[in-house]
Amino acid sequence: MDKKKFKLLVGATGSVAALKIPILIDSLLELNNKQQYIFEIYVVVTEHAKHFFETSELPAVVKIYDDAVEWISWKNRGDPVVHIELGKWADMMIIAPLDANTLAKMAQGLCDNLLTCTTRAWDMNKPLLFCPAMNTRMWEHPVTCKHIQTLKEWGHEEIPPIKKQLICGDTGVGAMAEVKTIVDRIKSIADDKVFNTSK
Ligand SMILES: CC(C)(CO)[C@@H](O)C(=O)NCCC(=O)N/C=C\S
Repeated sequence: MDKKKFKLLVGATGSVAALKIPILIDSLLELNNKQQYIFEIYVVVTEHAKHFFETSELPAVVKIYDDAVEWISWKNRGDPVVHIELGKWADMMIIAPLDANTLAKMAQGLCDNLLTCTTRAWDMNKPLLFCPAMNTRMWEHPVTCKHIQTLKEWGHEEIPPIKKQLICGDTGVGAMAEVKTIVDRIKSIADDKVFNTSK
């Protein structure tokens, strides 16, 4: 009997922490050999995220969605609207990393690319996790906690940034949570969804 699929939408935005996306994806796919269900993974990237890793680095089994895909896919009435279809397809979404700009857009309801249109149309009954990552000076700006609070009020779950030496040499809070932390959280949610709904 085919293994049950857990459909995971991974969002990547323009923080330097996006360099961790290939490791995050590989860690998730490794679990597929050890568990009773498998992760089916789609990645939705912002244009800025593409500066920090090569989407070609990702395994072929992972589908990549960027803004161009949206415009190629929709031409006429009746064509699929990608940011709606992605939300219907996914069992859960995680945005890792969530940069300061996309955090702000989400908190204000702005939707000017595939990723923010997907979150703007998100079914709030499905888990949406976010992993903020930004320079400490941005993290400490008073607007950041307001935006984070807004997303939490909607029911989205934060995996908080950690204190680390950042790419620019500063040491402080703002580094994306460790990949293991993120993977463990995704697995616990997926286990709960797969095993509890199948009861
Ligand atoms: C990049 C990585 C994962 C290396 O361990 C870590 O430093 C991090 O998450 N940085 C995100 C903070 C950031 O965007 N700084 C931008 C200017 S300092």
